[in-house]
Amino acid sequence: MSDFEVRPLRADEHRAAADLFRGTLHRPPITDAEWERLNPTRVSSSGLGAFDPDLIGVCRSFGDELTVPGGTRLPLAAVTTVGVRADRTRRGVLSALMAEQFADFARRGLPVALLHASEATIYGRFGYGIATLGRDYTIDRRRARLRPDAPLSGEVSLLAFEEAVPRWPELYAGLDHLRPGMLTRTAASWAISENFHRRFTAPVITAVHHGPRGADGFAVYTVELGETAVLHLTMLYYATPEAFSGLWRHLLSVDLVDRIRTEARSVDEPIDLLLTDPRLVVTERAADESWLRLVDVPTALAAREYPGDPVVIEVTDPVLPANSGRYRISADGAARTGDPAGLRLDAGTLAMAYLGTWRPSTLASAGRIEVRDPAALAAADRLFSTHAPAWCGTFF
Ligand SMILES: CC(=O)SCCNC(=O)CCNC(=O)[C@H](O)C(C)(C)COP(=O)(O)OP(=O)(O)OC[C@H]1O[C@@H](n2cnc3c(N)ncnc32)[C@H](O)[C@@H]1OP(=O)(O)O
Repeated sequence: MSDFEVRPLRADEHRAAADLFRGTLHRPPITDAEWERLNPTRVSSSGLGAFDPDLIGVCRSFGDELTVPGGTRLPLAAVTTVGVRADRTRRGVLSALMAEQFADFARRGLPVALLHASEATIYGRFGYGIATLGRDYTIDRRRARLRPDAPLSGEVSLLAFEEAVPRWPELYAGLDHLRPGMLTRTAASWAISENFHRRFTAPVITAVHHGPRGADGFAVYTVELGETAVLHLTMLYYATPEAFSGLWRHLLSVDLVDRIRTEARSVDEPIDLLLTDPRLVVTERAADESWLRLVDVPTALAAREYPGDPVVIEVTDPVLPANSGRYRISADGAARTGDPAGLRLDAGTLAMAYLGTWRPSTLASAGRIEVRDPAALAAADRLFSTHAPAWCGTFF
């Protein structure tokens, strides 16, 4: 269907685009105060609209950096605000927006794009793959006790919301512990966090842990009172085991709270191991946290580290055909090659392996990788392995 046009949003169209997006999520229009914080004149972001001639679809992105295995930070397009008006869905509007957005990323030299998907069935067809996993869990606070051997030192102090918001970026940047999948975080991502937290009516508290070298972790939470009083832990970052258990010691000590609830935490977060009764940590959901698109496969492949023996893979990418081809991957890096490939996979599957979240052998066992040489599969498992499970930890 071609009776619509896709083009960059003009400055005066961004707010209507934000409202259209909110409508697609069945949420009310953006408020003046929220818009003031997200306005592209304040935080750098770009957007595309589909017009027929009314605005019927939108996708936006802002710049950030993605930490890849080995510690390199790759320029990233953080994709957000994707929606098509309900009376114009399923006629190719999103497909046209995605195609134009990839072309825009290529022009701007952004090798990777990341998003959080509202539904897991939307983005695979565009070459995105599940790149990090997250776990939602609750804890019965009244019964939970820290084990006596939990690593504890340092102090926790509390900041009120207005005092804390301007300090979040510096607290995060000071941690210097980014694992694969984490973002550097720019003004746009902090503005989104601020807007999210301003929706709570109860006070939003930031607890900062201070270790021997200063602030080394922080937690953000709010308590919803009711028949069951729930402490919603909305952000938690830490650089040391002492900061992690120190912040949890604080969270478990907050009075008048029955349950603590948190979402999209890293799957290896050792909260269960900190408690005398690990069963008090109840996993409510463990699922995709973020989706990654390798827009420029050669650049993305060359950016990460690879522990292990060489392998040649063949990548297929019908959406961005320039990525298709064979790549030799080794401890020395990754580059195109004419050598025969031991494994064949599509770009979305490569994105699933890229941050180490999925072992190539797991992907192969699900039919996602064609194995031409079993030795190459074992070698790829080693090459794509990482020291810690990838985790994004930033919602946008
Ligand atoms: C990063 C974020 O912002 S995530 C938020 C995403 N937005 C939303 O969830 C808001 C509500 N949903 C929407 O606005 C729309 O349904 C969208 C944006 C998800 C899809 O827009 P559409 O214009 O309908 O997509 P389009 O017509 O290009 O569909 C392309 C293909 O994807 C399929 N598809 C699209 N959306 C979905 C979906 N939600 N579930 C399953 N399949 C889908 C279509 O069936 C079509 O398949 P086909 O090529 O085999 O025919």
